[in-house]
Amino acid sequence: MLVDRPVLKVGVLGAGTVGSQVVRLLLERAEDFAARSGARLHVTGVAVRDLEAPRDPAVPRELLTTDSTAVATGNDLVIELIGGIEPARTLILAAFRAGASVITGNKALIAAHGPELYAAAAQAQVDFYYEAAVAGAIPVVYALRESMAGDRVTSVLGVVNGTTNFILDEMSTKGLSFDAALATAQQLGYAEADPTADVEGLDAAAKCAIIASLAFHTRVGLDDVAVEGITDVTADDIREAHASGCEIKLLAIAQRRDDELAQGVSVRVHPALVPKDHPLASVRGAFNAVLVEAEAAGRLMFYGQGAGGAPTASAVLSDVVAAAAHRVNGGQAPRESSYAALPVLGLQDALTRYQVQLRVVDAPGALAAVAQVFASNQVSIDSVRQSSYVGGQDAVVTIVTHVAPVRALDAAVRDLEQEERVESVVSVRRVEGL
Ligand SMILES: NC(=O)C1=CN([C@@H]2O[C@H](COP(=O)(O)OP(=O)(O)OC[C@H]3O[C@@H](n4cnc5c(N)ncnc54)[C@H](O)[C@@H]3O)[C@@H](O)[C@H]2O)C=CC1
Ligand SMILES: N[C@@H](CC=O)C(=O)O
Ligand code: NA
Repeated sequence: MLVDRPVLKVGVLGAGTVGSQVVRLLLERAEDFAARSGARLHVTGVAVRDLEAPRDPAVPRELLTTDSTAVATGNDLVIELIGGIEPARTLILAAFRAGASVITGNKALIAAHGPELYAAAAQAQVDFYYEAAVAGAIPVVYALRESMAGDRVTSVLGVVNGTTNFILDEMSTKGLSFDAALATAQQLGYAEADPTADVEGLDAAAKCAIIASLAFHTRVGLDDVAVEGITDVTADDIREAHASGCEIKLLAIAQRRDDELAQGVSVRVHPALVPKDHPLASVRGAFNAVLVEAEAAGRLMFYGQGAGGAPTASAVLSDVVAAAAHRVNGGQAPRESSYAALPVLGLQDALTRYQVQLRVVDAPGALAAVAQVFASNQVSIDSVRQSSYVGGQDAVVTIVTHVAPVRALDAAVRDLEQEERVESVVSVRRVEGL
């Protein structure tokens, strides 16, 4: 027993999927945490809404309390795992004022109120850590904030929502319905309390805002992210994607543009086609993966469990050990770094590729006319495939472009709709990772 170590009081707010695993591990691995942090971590209370609600038996009944304010203000370290904006925000601010360091997994709160929380932590001279907020167990916050501090990040591309990746994977590999796959994701503890945050892309958007803020040293909030979720993705879309040699993934994309046409950062979340041989295409189930490109390092890839109680608790506890060690040895968590203050660009300035399916008149000159439309909009073509004859005089042609601004790609699609040898624009899909 490491009885000579100082004692730090730890309070936990919320004992749901993640909170219960954090408490379990804090109690089961007390000796390890004392050795690693230099302090014995004494869990004084676990705030819950309902004392009688069913929960993991590893959370001792005698630790439970409904007095969340007392837990927030009566401890050295406060772990917030309630989720949502209020009362989480008020409780965290109260914890800072009471001199506690705070660890949270609450991406929704950070994306909405990050600067306020950073300022409050700085004023109180305490730590504010949130590794669990982005990509669960994967140490991506640490990587962007600390490992990449010596480099210039140019883009981050990731699968950062376990629930939607699980749903798309179940639809793709088992032919499960959207609703059945979502219900399983909820049972497995991947989904948010309100799963519309997952399926409508808002959870990934919050993570994308945090990623961009860290990567580009710029304040990026939830409202800066262009978001589209997966509720419109159908079994037919997935079949079409397979026919093109792709999977559909919900991607979070943070790019830095520094060219003659645009300077700033663009942030977006949407489903996209990803070629099957790209590393992100093979991210299965609730796993997440994050690809970081930086000027000196080149490409880095992070992969692991992005959701679920124990994997997320692992990220929370890494922060707990760091915050506890600071209490014992001195030192502080990195503060907000927003010195670059880059402009946040709109979706029109994002760079992507389109796969466009056209029904065209099957006659000499039709393809040349289509190519001319792309050329006149400064969009270069990567590949053209005549995918099927649809009878009579028409053919379906599938065109994949090179990277271009959304503005130029959309203008090309509008012009194609007016081109007389194009009968119709059948589909327009975004492609990433070519
Ligand atoms: N479940 C996951 O895989 C991951 C979750 N997170 C984040 O971790 C946080 C917690 O998530 P989960 O554990 O999944 O949620 P959960 O819904 O399972 O647990 C939250 C618990 O907090 C309780 N609660 C709500 N208001 C309260 C209050 N005022 N006082 C005391 N307790 C209160 C609820 O009754 C519930 O038991 C959220 O911010 C979530 O976004 C982050 C990464 C992964
Ligand atoms: N609901 C989230 C949980 C982790 O952040 C997800 O599905 O990824
Ligand atoms: Na993480």
